[in-house]
Amino acid sequence: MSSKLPVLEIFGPTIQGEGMVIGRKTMFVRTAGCDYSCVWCDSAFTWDGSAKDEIVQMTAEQIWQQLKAVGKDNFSHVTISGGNPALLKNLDQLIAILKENNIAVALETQGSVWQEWFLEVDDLTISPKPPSSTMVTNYKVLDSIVGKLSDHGRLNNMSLKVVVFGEEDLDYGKEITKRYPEVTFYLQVGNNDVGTNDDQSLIRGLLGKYELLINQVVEDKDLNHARVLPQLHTLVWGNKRGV
Ligand SMILES: C[S@@+](CC[C@H](N)C(=O)[O-])C[C@H]1O[C@@H](n2cnc3c(N)ncnc32)[C@H](O)[C@@H]1O
Ligand SMILES: Nc1nc2[nH]cc(C(=O)O)c2c(=O)[nH]1
Ligand code: SF4
Ligand SMILES: [Mg+2]
Repeated sequence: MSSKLPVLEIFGPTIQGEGMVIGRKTMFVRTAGCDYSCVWCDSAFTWDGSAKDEIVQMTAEQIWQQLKAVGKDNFSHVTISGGNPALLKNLDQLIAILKENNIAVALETQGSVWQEWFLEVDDLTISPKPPSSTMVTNYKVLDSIVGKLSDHGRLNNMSLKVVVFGEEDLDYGKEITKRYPEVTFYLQVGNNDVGTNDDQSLIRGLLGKYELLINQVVEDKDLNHARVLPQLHTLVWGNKRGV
């Protein structure tokens, strides 16, 4: 039986702009719906109702056909993001089709829900949310997700990524990396102007924040193994959707 998935965007190829596979050529599949509502979410259209008319219910096979129609032969990697794609139990069907076709699979989620198919994802980014988001981390769930991935020898296929908007978020990041020291850890510059069209001033501001975050990290012994990154796609294309 092929069940359907709520899809908002299929785009690419572009480059992965964030985290553990930054720079890799990839296609994106963006699913609709999230169990969080982060105040600074740069993809709020996936859950706030503003794009509800754009949601298309698609089978895994239809998504694969659309990926090929849009990306032609020019990709070997697909990133699934949202919204929270971990809400979708039946995503295993899409992951299976991608694997059958020798496509590497990445997935972005916040670590609030476990799915067995996490074990099939080549590049799994878990991005627990810091205080500035106004969301509260359920450590019981997060511990169990990291524990299961560890038990199955999947630590090399995962990373933790914390977005930083200020000191409190950086402290939260330290808490996260201290709790899961065996997991590769990324800090990412927060974009606090997700609505602007003024790319030049946005990019200037974000580069300034990147430098500030680097300076904070280099002076902090609790972050000696942290990797500090901007959102590369935002530096290239600003807040444009579908890139
Ligand atoms: C839109 S989310 C979708 C996946 C999942 N819901 C999550 O949050 O991990 C994709 C990535 O964008 C990050 N993100 C969202 N809004 C952001 C912002 N304003 N600045 C920087 N990163 C942001 C999230 O933390 C996450 O790592
Ligand atoms: N180029 C590019 N890289 C990304 N990395 C994570 C993204 C996301 O929205 O999940 C994203 C995105 O939307 N575009
Ligand atoms: S968890 Fe991800 S998609 Fe959901 S509101 Fe937060 S940043 Fe946005
Ligand atoms: Mg994004």
